[in-house]
Amino acid sequence: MSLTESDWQFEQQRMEHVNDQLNQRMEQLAQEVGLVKGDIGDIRKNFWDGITINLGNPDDMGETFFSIKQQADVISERERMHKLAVVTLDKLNRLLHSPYFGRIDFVEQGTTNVESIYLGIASLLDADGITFLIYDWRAPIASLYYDYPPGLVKYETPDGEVTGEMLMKRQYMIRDGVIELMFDTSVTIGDQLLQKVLGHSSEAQMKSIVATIQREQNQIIRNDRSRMLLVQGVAGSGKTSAALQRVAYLLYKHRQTLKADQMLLFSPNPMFNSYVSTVLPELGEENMQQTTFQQYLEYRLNEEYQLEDPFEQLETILSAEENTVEYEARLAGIRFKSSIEFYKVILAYKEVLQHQDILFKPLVFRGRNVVSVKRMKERFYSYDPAIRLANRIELHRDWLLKELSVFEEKEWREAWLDDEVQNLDFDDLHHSFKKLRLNQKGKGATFDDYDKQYEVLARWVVQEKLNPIRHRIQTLRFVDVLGLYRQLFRDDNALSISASKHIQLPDNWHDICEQTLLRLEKLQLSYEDATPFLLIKDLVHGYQSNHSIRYVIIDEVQDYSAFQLEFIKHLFPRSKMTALGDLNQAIYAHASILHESQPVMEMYGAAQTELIRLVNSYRSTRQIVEFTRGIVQGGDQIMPFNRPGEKPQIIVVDDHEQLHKRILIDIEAFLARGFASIAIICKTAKESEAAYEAMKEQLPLLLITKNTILFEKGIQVIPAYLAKGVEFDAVILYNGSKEQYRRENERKLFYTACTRAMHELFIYSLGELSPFLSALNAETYERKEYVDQNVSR
Ligand SMILES: Nc1ncnc2c1ncn2[C@@H]1O[C@H](COP(=O)(O)OP(=O)(O)OP(=O)(O)O)[C@@H](O)[C@H]1O
Repeated sequence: MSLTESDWQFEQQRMEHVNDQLNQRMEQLAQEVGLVKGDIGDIRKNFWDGITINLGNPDDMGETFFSIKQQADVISERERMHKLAVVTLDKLNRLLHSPYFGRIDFVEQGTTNVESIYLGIASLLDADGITFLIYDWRAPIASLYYDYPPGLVKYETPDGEVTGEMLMKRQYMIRDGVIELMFDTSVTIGDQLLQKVLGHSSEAQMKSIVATIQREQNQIIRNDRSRMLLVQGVAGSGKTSAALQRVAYLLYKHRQTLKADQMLLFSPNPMFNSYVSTVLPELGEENMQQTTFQQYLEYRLNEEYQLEDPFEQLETILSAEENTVEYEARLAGIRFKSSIEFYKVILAYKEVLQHQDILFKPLVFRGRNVVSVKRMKERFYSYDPAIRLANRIELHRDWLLKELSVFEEKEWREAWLDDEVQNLDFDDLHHSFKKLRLNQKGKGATFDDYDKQYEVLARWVVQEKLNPIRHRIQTLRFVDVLGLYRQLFRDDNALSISASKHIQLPDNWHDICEQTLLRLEKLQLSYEDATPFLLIKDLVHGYQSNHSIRYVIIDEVQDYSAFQLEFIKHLFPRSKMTALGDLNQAIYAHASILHESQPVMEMYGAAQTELIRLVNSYRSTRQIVEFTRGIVQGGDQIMPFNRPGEKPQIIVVDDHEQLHKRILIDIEAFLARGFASIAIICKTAKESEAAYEAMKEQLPLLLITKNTILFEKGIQVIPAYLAKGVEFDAVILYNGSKEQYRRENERKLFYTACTRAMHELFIYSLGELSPFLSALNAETYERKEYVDQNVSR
């Protein structure tokens, strides 16, 4: 329905009223902020003026303390008010720019009153303090906007369901207080606005999608029932966007009890954090905590072991020689160690350790045992077997500390101490004396008496020398966790455990064991070994659970193993999970948890799990989606959003010289079209580096490595696996040749790379095309020949 002149007039007038209100409110608040700030300064300056210090007797002291506390409370209350006012001011400022994006006219069933609900990123009341000029998009009633076209509708509130009729739905695009675009729509969210939003050149960072959230995305955002919400969505379907909006929604819904630091996002790489960092602040919320699983592993393990990261693992597999015993063992090892079956093997192994085979590290001092490993073992298995392993280790720790004290006492009389005491320097003497005074509370002991002095110094020396061992005991490092993990791959241990649990080990288990032991010998922890190793550590030491996190969001969940997910579940026992992934982008060598058997669905059981599928792809033009969906199995299920563009181009070149020449020309053209983010996507880090080196003189390139933490606009040279989750105006696939992409396990990596393109996709091939390309429907791309052209730079 087209809008009339009077509609425009009405809306423009209302807009002006809202603007006036916003300006007034901001002026008022700005004054208040200034006043409160001044107040705080004054109170701080005159803090002591109103306080009489009187410490004469307990009553006076109490009164003094009370008046100091009162003053301090006044300051902290003012500071809280100041902070709140600054946050509100910031919100109003954002509203001033674009106060609302939608309106629905709604009549609740059983009434005749038509309410016009305007939706924006925050709510705003009129001067009367009652009438809502703008509703927050997260308010229960706002759900109608995303879920229904005009007609009969309903929405959930904390007090139950409300039904009624939506008479009208209007969308706006407002910039700096001016309505640029406005139309009524008869669908959920009109394509017109989406077209406009998606057609823009990308801003380096991700944007909020609040004005155009799609119905199925709204289901993800507002779902607060299930313990596990699993979202399976195709590339570019808005999984990450929906996840971030969901964080904002939950922070609003539970604003009395939930803080941003109680939510944790596991992201695919460190750069991703920077890519998404602007969305929540754009919505007026603080960012949740963010980490990568690798960062967590490093935090727990890096000090002692050489830890492989997932990218190294992937590069090793991608560049390994196929069909060798080593390659097959590595692949089979990765698959098995990533499975729930292996998790079960380790749990069963823990049962074994309850009765036998625990390993301790010797506690040796000057070549002598503080406690022999044999005694440690005997003692350990003398505890009540009903006590949990981790609790028994704690008992053991306490016992060892006592044994250490006995050992220490004997050590005071040892001859080696003479030399040590004679050689003490001034600092040592000073320390030991201070300690003595402290221990004896300053009474009695002096250094006047030689024997006394020797005894004190000797005790001090022994204590200092034994401190590292004491520390090892306190931190439970007397348990040989690495040995325990190694033991699992030795002497058919896993074989007997798995047989008892009816778990099938891989056929080449022997090769896997050999390979694993070899690496562990060198203190190398492969990516696939890191989490199992950590599980054993936690079973022995007790889980390092985090009880404060309430929501965990795992993006790119297809890249996690079932083992890792089970481990994460234990890490956050009080948390609800949101897992978002795309089976077609599962690039790692372990079997994907999103496969038919669906380990992720089984984690919390069917009753506590909900699955939402997203099949519409918004990122890329229709032409790019029609092309990329041919690369993967079942791609015909992927629905492009109807945003037109050029077909992807495939260009075969003879050599690197031709390749680089053409890339320079393409990039010039992209820049001329105003594209702000362009990616040259390579297969590996090595290829990225070579491409960067070859072209860096001619172009201002950014080389992205696994250590890059900042996502910036510009021309990025990036390995495909680091481009996960992010997007670019234009993508140049550096070399899509048969030489580079031919193995089946490279298909998804190739697909992931191609689906990063929003507006343009160019694929180069040095020689013969990858079979993933040659098998595609030729209608979906333009095959271009190489033509020598001059580069203008
Ligand atoms: N409802 C929407 N309104 C506007 N833009 C949207 C909407 N949904 C998704 N988009 C846009 O589509 C692009 C892809 O979204 P996003 O990165 O969240 O998808 P994804 O499913 O996580 O992708 P991938 O799995 O390929 O990394 C982004 O530019 C996002 O802003």
